[in-house]
Amino acid sequence: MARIVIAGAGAIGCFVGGLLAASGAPVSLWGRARILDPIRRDGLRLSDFGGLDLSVGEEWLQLSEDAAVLSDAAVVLVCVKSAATESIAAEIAARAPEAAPVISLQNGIDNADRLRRLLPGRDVRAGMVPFNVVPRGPAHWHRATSGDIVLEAGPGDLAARLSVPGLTLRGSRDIAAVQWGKLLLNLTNALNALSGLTLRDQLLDRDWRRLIADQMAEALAVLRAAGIRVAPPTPAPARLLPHLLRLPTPLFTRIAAQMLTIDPAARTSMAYDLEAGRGTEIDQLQGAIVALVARGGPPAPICAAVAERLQRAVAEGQRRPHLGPDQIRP
Ligand SMILES: NC(=O)C1=CN([C@@H]2O[C@H](COP(=O)(O)OP(=O)(O)OC[C@H]3O[C@@H](n4cnc5c(N)ncnc54)[C@H](OP(=O)(O)O)[C@@H]3O)[C@@H](O)[C@H]2O)C=CC1
Ligand SMILES: CC(C)(CO)C(=O)C(=O)O
Repeated sequence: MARIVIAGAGAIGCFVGGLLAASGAPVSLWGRARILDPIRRDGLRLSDFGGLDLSVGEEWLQLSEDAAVLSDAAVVLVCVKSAATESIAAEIAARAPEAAPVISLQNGIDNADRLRRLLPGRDVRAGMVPFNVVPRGPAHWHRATSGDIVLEAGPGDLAARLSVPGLTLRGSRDIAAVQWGKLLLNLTNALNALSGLTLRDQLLDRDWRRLIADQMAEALAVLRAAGIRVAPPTPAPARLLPHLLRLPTPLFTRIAAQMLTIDPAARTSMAYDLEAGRGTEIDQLQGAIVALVARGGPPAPICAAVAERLQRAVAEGQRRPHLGPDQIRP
């Protein structure tokens, strides 16, 4: 039977795939045994900070460590970290039906283009996942913030077909602006990883917010100079975000309440990668801004310093560095 295949069952893949399966869609989770075995044993549990608590029994999911599951794909959702994009594309090229759309649910700007290059003639779309998903237990994934997934517009109504209770996708004709807007928020991922703090505690600290804001303002100047439009998944427009972040904490907590609608334990995906000793997506995030600077943009010393500090933490095996903002700011 034609299936939705999750290529890379981790935080995003298990959560999105689990919600699709819970709605009755045929879903295959293709991933590692360390992720799939606990699901085989306990079933998949999904929860969120809004009160969702759902068990998806193994009978609702096909679980496989084998890329052969791609041969039944009606749609492929690419949910691996950016470093694995090429190897996943090679498996899709070899095994998935040509008619199956391939959707990147990855952070960063260039994953869909990298997939497109290796999958010529296929319907490849960029997607943007605004929410954060964290592990709560071996087979338990928890959505810690909210928002709808945005999908690059194209033939057929893929966004509507993939929207199910608890998961809404909407189409966009300017996915590049949406992705750059998400990248603006994702610049915080490295600061969160280096701080060792939860996102909420970090956002409640004005010194951290000043560094987050200064880095964001720097990136916005680089993007403006490059003529790149930015549409972040926030109620406030991009140009106001640094100003909001710099407000004194009592005012910030009142005016930017939505930014704090976040599970108290949430940390960014890069914090989990650093802690687990996995590769990070720093080259796709701060690296994208630094690359624009190299092509003649205005300077971005904070983005460069954050990238350098994160790479040092990786090289030195510092998994939860607990740095303060002054130890990072250039
Ligand atoms: N987590 C989050 O809250 C958010 C993440 N994102 C983005 O979504 C994307 C996915 O992130 P996330 O879900 O956190 O990533 P995870 O690392 O949790 O999940 C990806 C999984 O895919 C596995 N994988 C990689 N290559 C293969 C392969 N060839 N065959 C089978 N499995 C494979 C990985 O295993 P291994 O580690 O062994 O390679 C890992 O278990 C990233 O681009 C991220 O930035 C976007 C919004 C929020
Ligand atoms: C936390 C969030 C949603 C934004 O920085 C994210 O994209 C991640 O954890 O990678």
